[in-house]
Amino acid sequence: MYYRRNMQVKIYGLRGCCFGIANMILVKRMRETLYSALLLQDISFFDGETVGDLTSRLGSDCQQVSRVIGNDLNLIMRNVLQGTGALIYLLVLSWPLGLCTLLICFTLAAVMMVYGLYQKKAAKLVQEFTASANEVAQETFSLMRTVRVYGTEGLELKRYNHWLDKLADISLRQSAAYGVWNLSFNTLYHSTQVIAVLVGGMYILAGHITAEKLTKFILYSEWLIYSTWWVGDNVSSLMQSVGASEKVFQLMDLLPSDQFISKGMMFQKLLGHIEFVNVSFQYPSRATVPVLQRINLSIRPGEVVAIVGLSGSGKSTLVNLLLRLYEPTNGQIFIDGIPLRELDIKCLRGKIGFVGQEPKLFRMDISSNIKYGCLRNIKQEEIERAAKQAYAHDFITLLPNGYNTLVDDDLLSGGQKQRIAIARAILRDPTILILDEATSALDAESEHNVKGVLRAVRSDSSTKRTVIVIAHRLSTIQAADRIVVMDGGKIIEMGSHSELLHKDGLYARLTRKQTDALV
Ligand SMILES: Nc1ncnc2c1ncn2[C@@H]1O[C@H](COP(=O)(O)OP(=O)(O)OP(=O)(O)O)[C@@H](O)[C@H]1O
Repeated sequence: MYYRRNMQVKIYGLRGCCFGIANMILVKRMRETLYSALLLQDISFFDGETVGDLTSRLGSDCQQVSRVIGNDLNLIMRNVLQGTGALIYLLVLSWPLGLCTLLICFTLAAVMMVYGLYQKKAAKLVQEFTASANEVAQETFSLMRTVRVYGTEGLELKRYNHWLDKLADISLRQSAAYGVWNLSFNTLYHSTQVIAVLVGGMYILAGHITAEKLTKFILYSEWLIYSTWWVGDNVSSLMQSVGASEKVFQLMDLLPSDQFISKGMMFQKLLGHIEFVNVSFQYPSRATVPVLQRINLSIRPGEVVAIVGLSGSGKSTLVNLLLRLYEPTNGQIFIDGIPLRELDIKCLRGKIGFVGQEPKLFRMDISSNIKYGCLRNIKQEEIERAAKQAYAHDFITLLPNGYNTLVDDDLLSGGQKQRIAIARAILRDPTILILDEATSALDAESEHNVKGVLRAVRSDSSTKRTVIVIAHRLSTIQAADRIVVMDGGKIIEMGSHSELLHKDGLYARLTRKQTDALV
């Protein structure tokens, strides 16, 4: 007896261990698959999703799904087997009594199905509300400085509480449903016993079964009902996992962006000839608002082109299309005469250096931040040379650990981050360099940084680069060969600084405004 129980404990332990391992492998695989599916989505996908929501899917949702095999599935299997065994024995003992018990079990199963479906729906809501609460928390923490300065801690707490209240409400409903489910079980369980005693008693009096058989019957019917209850309980938590997993599986099933599927044309060398032919565009999230309209622009290899215009005129969008972050709605972009869509995107991006308006840094040391995304082997001297060209070397050497200083987005000033981003772009030795000058308060420093890079490009005749600079300070672009003026998604003027001043259009007006502001 002792030996059997000991064996049983060991087998339970082994089963628990195996399911634990399977569980761990499942969660790991799910997270890997989901993360890689998300990484390969179009940029427009991220316009419609929030960071908090996606991290919630990767975190708690994947964990929830793993309960399917770690807990529920093995218990369901065990209880189904136990219940089937008990049912066969009951039918053998007395088939009319067995059928009565089976009928009660079916009723229990029906209630269980309704309860399971409710749990599935509730679980989906719980996931959504949890994701929304996460989103609020993540937004608040990342904008903590703004929250502090504007004293909106109470407001943020209210926003967070709104989702917590919704979560509490749904949990309350789940508890009530659990109560109803338990009540149904108890009623049906006791009905079985009453039926067994009443009908069984009559059968004994009629001499169809013995008292011993009836006792066995009551014990086994209890076993069957309890197995049904356990199956029901586990199915309902399985349904919760299924509810939670729906969005996870939907995201996992997303096909990667076309850019990663189609094999584009590889090339060794790029001249840097860029051509926009009749390009129109609207963002998928605002499909009715045209952002670019019939853009025609040809940029020669080695030319420095500045794009200017009022805020919202579509300058950054033009660059987004060139970087193939979005596809034009109409028209085509050609690089060296080849349609952008036909070029291998990785190969192309390897030849483009891009510095955004407000560059973000990764939580790694400065050297790693500068060589980020560079596929070739980079020597420390190359990193330092790029940093010198970007006017970043001096402030980096003043940091506690120089190039090995661990930085993140908060440690450096906006201008310093921009200089590191410029060094990162220069290190790639790009054929096409795109600089989006900052619009914010770091204008003066940003202007100085961008001007420095333009000067370097001009003086370095060995490396021919096509440069596109989006400039807000018009003094930045005096080094440009050509100035393109945009307004309302269209190119309205084009020419050199003096030609445009002579034309007395938008450019001349903007220049006058900026000069007046300086006086
Ligand atoms: N991801 C996006 N989804 C939807 N609309 C967008 C998106 N990005 C920009 N827009 C809209 O497209 C228009 C052009 O924006 P864009 O950023 O290209 O202007 P810009 O000229 O670069 O402005 P700024 O000088 O302020 O940087 C704006 O009306 C903007 O609201």
